Amino acid sequence: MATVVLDKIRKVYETKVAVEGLSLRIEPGTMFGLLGPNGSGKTSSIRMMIGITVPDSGTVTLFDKPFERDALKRVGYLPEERGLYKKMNVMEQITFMGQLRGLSATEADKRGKAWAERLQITEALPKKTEELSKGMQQKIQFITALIHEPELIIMDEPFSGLDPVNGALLQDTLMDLRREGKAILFSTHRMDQVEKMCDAIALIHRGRIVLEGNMREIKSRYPKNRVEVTFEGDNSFLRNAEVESAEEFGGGMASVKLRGDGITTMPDAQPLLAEAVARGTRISRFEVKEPTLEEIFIERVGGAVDA
Ligand SMILES: Nc1ncnc2c1ncn2[C@@H]1O[C@H](COP(=O)(O)OP(=O)(O)OP(=O)(O)O)[C@@H](O)[C@H]1O
Repeated sequence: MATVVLDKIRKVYETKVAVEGLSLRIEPGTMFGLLGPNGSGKTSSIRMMIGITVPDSGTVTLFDKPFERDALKRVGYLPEERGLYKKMNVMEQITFMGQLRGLSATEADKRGKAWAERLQITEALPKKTEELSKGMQQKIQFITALIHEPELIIMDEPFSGLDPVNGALLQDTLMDLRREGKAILFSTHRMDQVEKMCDAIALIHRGRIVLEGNMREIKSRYPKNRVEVTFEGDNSFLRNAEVESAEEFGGGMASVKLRGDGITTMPDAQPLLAEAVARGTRISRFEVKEPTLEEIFIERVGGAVDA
């Protein structure tokens, strides 16, 4: 079973092609990262996925059936624009949203309180939304998106506006939901988060997917062309012929990019290590690494990174 299948969806706003021929597949128990620079078509794709807008062509399949409104009962959605009823008390709001999604008032109240405890915002429950910080409002909205225990969770930029502690709390919660078998898709500009959390990604640029698939498999396609080294003494080995560029940090640390595209020539870290040793440089760490997702992203979209 696939939770989501998008097949060649396209969206044009007047003359602007926002999404062009976009296809992807999300399985249950998967954390899927939708990446792309500003204006690349992430929100437009998400909106088509849940029927807010209709694709000009292509198909959306949810839970193995062509898109139908009824499927939305099984979907939890956190939109990019955060919005709660300002004057309403938080607990009432959570209960109201739970009831809209088919729960009894008692059940919605019970689940809302349990979620508030899990997200450490119990003290916010009696307050009005307008009295809360942005981060707290976001957590409340997160609860309203999850209260009906959706099988598919779609979050548009869920980490934006959260401090590191709350970001980590949200991250842990999403990882728990994934372990429970939910399919989760989130859009973001934060490569580090995607790298830590996602099983699969789609990188969108100008409305088209430029890279898609399993995270480990994507990374294995790229050569291990980075060396992180910690050393004492002579740094002239960093100018070895195998080195394309080297960046030195404090504490005798350096990050080295090796020559070799992995197709015609393979990067080789060995001559670098040999030269350091020959020059009497003391090496306490020498680690050959695969490129980061951020480097892959920059390579694919030509530096059009906005965050
Ligand atoms: N309702 C609309 N009318 C006209 N153009 C639109 C509309 N919505 C989006 N666009 C355009 O479509 C393109 C894709 O926008 P979209 O919001 O999907 O990008 P995004 O990847 O979510 O961007 P961001 O990271 O900035 O949120 C952009 O050029 C945007 O200006």
